[in-house]
Amino acid sequence: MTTTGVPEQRTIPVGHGSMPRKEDERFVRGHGTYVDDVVLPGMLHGAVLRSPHAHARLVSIDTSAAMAHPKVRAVVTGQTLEGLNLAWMPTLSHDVQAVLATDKVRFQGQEVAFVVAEDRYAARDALELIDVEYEPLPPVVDAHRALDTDAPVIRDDVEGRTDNRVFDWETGDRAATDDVFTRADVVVEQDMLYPRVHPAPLETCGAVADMDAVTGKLTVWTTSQAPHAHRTLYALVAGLPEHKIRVIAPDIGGGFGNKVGIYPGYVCAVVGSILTGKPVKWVEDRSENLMSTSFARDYHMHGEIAASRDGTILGLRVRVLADHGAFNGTAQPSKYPAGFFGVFTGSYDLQAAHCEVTGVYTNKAPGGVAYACSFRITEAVYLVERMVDVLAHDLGLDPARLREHNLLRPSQFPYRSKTGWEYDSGDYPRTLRTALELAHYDDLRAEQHRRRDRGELMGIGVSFFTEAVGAGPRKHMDIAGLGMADGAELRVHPTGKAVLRLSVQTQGQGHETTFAQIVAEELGISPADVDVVHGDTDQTPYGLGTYGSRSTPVSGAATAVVARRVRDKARLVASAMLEVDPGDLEWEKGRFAVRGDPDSARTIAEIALAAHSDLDLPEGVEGHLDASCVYNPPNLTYPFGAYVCVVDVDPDTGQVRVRDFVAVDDCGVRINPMIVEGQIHGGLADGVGMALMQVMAFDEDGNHLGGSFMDYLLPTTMECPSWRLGQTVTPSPHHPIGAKGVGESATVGSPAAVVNAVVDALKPHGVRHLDMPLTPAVVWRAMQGRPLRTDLAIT
Ligand code: PCD
Ligand SMILES: [Cu+]
Repeated sequence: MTTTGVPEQRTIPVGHGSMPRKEDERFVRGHGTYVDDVVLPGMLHGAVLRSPHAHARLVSIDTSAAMAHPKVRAVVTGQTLEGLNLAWMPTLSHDVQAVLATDKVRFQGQEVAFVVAEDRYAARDALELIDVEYEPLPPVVDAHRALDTDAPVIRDDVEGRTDNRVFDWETGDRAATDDVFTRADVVVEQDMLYPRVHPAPLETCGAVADMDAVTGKLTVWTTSQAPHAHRTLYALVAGLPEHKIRVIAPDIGGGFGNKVGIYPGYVCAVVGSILTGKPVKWVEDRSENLMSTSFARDYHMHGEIAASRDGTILGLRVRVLADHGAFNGTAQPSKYPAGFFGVFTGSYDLQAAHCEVTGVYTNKAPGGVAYACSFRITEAVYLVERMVDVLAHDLGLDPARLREHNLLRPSQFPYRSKTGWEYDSGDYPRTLRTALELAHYDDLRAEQHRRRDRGELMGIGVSFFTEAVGAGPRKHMDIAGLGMADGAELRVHPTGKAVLRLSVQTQGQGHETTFAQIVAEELGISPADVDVVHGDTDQTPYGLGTYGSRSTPVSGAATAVVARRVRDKARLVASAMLEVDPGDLEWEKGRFAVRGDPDSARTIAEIALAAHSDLDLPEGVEGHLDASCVYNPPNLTYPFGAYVCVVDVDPDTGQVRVRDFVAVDDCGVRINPMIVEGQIHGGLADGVGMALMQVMAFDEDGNHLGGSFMDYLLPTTMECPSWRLGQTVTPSPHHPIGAKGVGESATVGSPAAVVNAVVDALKPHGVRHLDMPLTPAVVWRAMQGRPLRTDLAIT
């Protein structure tokens, strides 16, 4: 294990390391409580009427027949909302989004009306009784078309707007990069698309809103990855005081970025409850989730690499057209309209880099959420890892050796990238070596050689990634104006049992276990004795929630800090108990003892009881054993990893089979290695899904072609090999326990490995690049020399 010499850092003891998840006792017995399990007395049910058109003017809406339905209690339209000043809501990216359409509909599936009825079926039936007259307008489906001067203007709600441009953003040094490119022996370029994909969590989005007319308090049970941020936004939108709003995120059936934003349906449920005086439940179905809640990616990229003839990478130049859909609803720190795409220089030591990103509106659902990507790092990693393979292809070099040659060296850390990011720690060559050894890379190349002679298509793909997770230093990072720091509160009860209150929100990652483990490690008590409370704004300290793999880097650090504060306080109490100077006490294995007298040891439980007793407490200790903290991370953490993917392609059908996949991740100190491995397994499956099966495609009219799991495919064990994992451990030097985030790593790193493997397999057919997803049709057409565009049903 590498240690970067931070004295406070220790690893979590193995005994607690891979402990089974505490929350699983409830999940495997079917005792989880999800939003749809919430049932309140007198509760009504809401349903959303959605636009069949991608782009149309709203001429009229007649709700009278729906209102006449015997079970209908209310029908809400954009007009109703205009009266309440709620027709538009702010997005997380300083844009506005229609809650219910008033002037136009701008994507297929957009929310047009909301029915509240006595049961879910009646609400859905009544949707069909609403009569909407639309005047269809030409839709903009292709991101490139959006910039044409004669393209229809989608956002004519914004005064003075005459085009579909959302933003222009650049990073890096243009002049220095151009200079490197003019001097380079070799320049290779490639267009590539990271298609629009969907987080597709098992549980769809929903809310139960309960406005108590007597107390004026609004309670919202909701699928939220960020309960506190949601509450602040509700307060701002509805003009309600924050303490009169309680957001509860109960068990969440997967988030993957899909539950970061606030959707119109949530706001409609709140309005429904205000209008009817009853609790209102709204839960979307699968098609609604796939069509209208946040998509991810949709980056049209052009990459160029400048290199010397021996394969030394000198510079990287990138242009991106980012399709943001009809409203700019991406979730990422305000300063970064293209998320952390600026990390596109990846894991390599180069001289200069520059990138330009232009965001455009199209007639598609809004989103651009960080679906397991820490704000567009997935796109950045995919780009650079494909480009390195294209370079290897053109120079006739081995892609693994080319990476080895260009990787950052351990002595370069902390490393300041050419676009201004400070990578905290890393030993990249060792991680790549470990992966290549595990995969038996040289043997694989020999096997590939033999198979190629027999006409078989076997491919080996390598990828190396660096992620930047744990947003963020609040000075540089905020979402919707809220600084990205998170609170933690820890209280040890008189009997030595503890309760930890967190602002982050687990969606299946196992926080109830891992955060208890951090406290256990710091205080020497059992994780079973630490209860983790989260997901309820009335019960937890403020913070920005869980996404961008920030819980461990930010709240994990907050937890260690708060536990150390409790320990410091315990030292003072113990000094009073033992009548010695605090400096004469030693902390070992969860106890304080007088130096040289182990028999005098007092455990945290004994100290906690004393802190609540009639003991004379020393100066500065008011009694009780608790502490709180707000953690503002000094930097992001930079996990990294090396992946090797082996595929076989059926030459007759184009079907790709992933035969083997080796993943060596370095996320610093692992709190619970078993959970970390589970996170990696999930992310690798995500990567295989995106690389081989998934795209949210549209036809020329803007019809969404992936509205069910029959069309939008999820990977199962059938498509996945038995993952083979390895690890290296390079602690983060600034994190109190040396941990880095890991939740998104495998989703970030794996698509490039799979695509690189398939393109490698198709080398005998002269294929140099192919856009995801590499479905049998795409692969087969490529073998015929007729590439197929995957994001539009236009060939
Ligand atoms: N070093 C280390 C790290 C980590 N860990 C662990 O692992 C986990 C994770 O973590 P992180 O990395 O910190 O992360 P978080 O924050 O917690 O989470 C988040 C993530 O997570 C992941 N994973 C998962 N899983 C599950 N089951 N589910 C879900 O939903 C999910 N999602 C996904 C996503 S997408 Mo975004 O939202 O898109 O941005 S972001 C994300 C947790 O439990 C922890 O504690 C450990 O142990 N160690
Ligand atoms: Cu992400």
